[in-house]
Amino acid sequence: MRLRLRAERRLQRLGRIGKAAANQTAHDNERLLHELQVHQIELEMQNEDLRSARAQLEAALKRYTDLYDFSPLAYFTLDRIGTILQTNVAGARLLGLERSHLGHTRLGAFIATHELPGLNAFLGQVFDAQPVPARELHLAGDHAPPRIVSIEATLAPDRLSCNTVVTDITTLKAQQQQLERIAHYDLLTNLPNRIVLADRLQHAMAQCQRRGRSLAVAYLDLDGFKEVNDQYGHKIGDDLLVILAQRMKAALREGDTLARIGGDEFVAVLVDLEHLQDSTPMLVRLLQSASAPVSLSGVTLQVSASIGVTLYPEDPSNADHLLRHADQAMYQAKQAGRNRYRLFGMHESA
Ligand SMILES: Nc1nc2c(ncn2[C@@H]2O[C@H](COP(=O)(O)OP(=O)(O)OP(=O)(O)O)[C@@H](O)[C@H]2O)c(=O)[nH]1
Repeated sequence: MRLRLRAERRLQRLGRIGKAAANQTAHDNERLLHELQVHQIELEMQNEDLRSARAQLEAALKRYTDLYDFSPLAYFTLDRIGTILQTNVAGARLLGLERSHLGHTRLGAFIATHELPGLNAFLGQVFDAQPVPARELHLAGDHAPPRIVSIEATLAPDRLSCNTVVTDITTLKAQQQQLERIAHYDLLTNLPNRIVLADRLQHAMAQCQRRGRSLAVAYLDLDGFKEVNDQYGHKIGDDLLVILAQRMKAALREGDTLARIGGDEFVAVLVDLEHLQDSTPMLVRLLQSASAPVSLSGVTLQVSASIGVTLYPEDPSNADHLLRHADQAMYQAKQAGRNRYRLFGMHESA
């Protein structure tokens, strides 16, 4: 009805209605003509409205298409078996191909082989309309460098395809690993830090109980290290720490742990010992590797180490107390003249 009123108004404006309205007694044909004119204008206006609605729709579609292609996230429309029905620019770029070359390729062709069952299971859940958490996948196509991605998907209303967002998390993963490393490893020597030591020690103690074996906690502090810093500078001191750390680690067996817990302080956990004497070769090798001369920047440096040792479960303490007892024994080794080891609660030394 509103359209009719608008059409009549427009006809009035065109001046055609004036004549029809003025002649109240005009012939039916004239009224019919008038009706026809109004209908024609109605139609024209409907067409205009349609054209305008269509233009708005096209503009909206263009906006969404632009956003779709502008997005840094990769979008894929997939069918149940992972065929790529549609993707945006970022999606094609992620796979290292032009969009026109992707026609009906399967996403699985770009996934590490061992993860294909995982991708299929993921799609199965999506198409069964089950809630599916984001899944991590490794991209390993021939056309792009390997990436780690996170994939999320929702089933399209027609249930024949799913809309998938694939986020490249390679950099994030590398940063996480780096943070993980910083949190658990000493940056200078690459040895485990105090946190990892505590974890490994707990684990090793539990294993001792299960296997009826012993372990040794060896607390090691370098002798005369400050003098190296004072005489040759901090950088040379750093280099010496790195070399000694490598040597001392090499003096242990696989399965033993060497951690750096402070400036020139280290702790070794020697596992799977049947007798106290089983730890002797490793302790002697630790002393030897700490005291062997090191050539650095044209100078020969030599320090040594004092080690305090306690044995678990012979020393039936918790992890903290084992470390404290080994530290006390190390202090006794220093007092006794350095470059030696001392057992906690005993007077044996090498
Ligand atoms: N180059 C370097 N030096 C460090 C680092 N961390 C701590 N230090 C230094 O290491 C030294 C450790 O002190 P001490 O253990 O008392 O030195 P020391 O000469 O070995 O003394 P004793 O143990 O009594 O023989 C200090 O001079 C610290 O400044 C590091 O990361 N790099």
